[in-house]
Amino acid sequence: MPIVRLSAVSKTYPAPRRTSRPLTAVDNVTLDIDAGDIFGIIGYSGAGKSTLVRLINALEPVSAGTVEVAGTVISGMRERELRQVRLGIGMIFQQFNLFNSRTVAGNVDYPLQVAGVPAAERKVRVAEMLEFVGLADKASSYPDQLSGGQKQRVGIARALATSPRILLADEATSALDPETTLEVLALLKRVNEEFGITIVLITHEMEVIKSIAHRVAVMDSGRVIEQGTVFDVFSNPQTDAAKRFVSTVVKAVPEAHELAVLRQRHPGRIVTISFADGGVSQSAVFLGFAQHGVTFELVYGGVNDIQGRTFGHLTLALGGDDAAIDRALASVDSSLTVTEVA
Ligand SMILES: Nc1ncnc2c1ncn2[C@@H]1O[C@H](COP(=O)(O)OP(=O)(O)OP(=O)(O)O)[C@@H](O)[C@H]1O
Repeated sequence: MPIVRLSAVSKTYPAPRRTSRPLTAVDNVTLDIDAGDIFGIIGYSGAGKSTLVRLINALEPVSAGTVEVAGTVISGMRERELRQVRLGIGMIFQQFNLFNSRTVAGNVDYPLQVAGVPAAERKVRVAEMLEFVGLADKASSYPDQLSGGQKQRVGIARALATSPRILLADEATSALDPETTLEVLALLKRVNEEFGITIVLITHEMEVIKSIAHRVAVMDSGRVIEQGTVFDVFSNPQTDAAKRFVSTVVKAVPEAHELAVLRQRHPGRIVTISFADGGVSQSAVFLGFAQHGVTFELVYGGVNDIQGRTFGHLTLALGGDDAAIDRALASVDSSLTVTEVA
């Protein structure tokens, strides 16, 4: 059951000057986000990701289409009703957006105050949330006394204080170093698993999607050009943009310049064999090569683990006479993709 459903949603901003054209930041997007998922939205700068997020929490009205949250159509709702909807949606940001004049506890308390929660209840909830994010000892500190990772953990505690069902994370790890990024991603995973909160993860980093998302949508020029499970998109990307993103974290087929280097070292035939989870094993392929008297050396590629499922692209330099190599390649199970790369 989708907790967020976008049907043919578009957002067009008016032309900034009389001479220029209106800008369609989100273009006819149809997307279902299932309750309990970590749903990644990836795209280059300007692809429309942040605009899409602002449409999900109704910070901006859509130009066309409908947005449904938890079964209720929110596009077209009045401001008063929207305030209620927004209480069920938490948000964290790249620059954390904490109040510097408030303590850590004061920051987490803020949305509870706005929601009119009684003081005694708020105190318990703030302590609970700070405990959850591992910052109980920083309750009286101020944001500028914290590291980036700690600030984001405060952001997460604040976003979760009112027990939302959805957490929108807009480039939440983009300002953090790689190690802190992993810590914050691990915390988001706990948020999803322990509280069952649906997370919409906006990012331009495929590594972020790879580490915690279940499903992913690829955005380009305002449109969703590809979507699916993280395993499917990573192991078999369809569009050029998705292929480019995947290539940042998966070593697949060597690029032309890499191939030129390989060629110098290995003048013989070179093939890439792609393996998918649950299919034919590598050892079956290598045994077949040996039986045909073909030698092989692994020269490029690797095996990837995504959510406990593996796939890989192995590029091999083959040795032996041509006819034997032809026979060996013909013997490879037809479920595997074999590409002669040179
Ligand atoms: N309020 C606005 N008024 C006019 N144009 C806007 C507005 N907000 C966004 N845009 C334009 O819409 C397009 C999509 O922007 P958006 O911020 O959604 O992309 P993004 O994928 O989130 O990129 P980034 O990661 O750089 O924020 C851009 O061309 C941007 O200039």
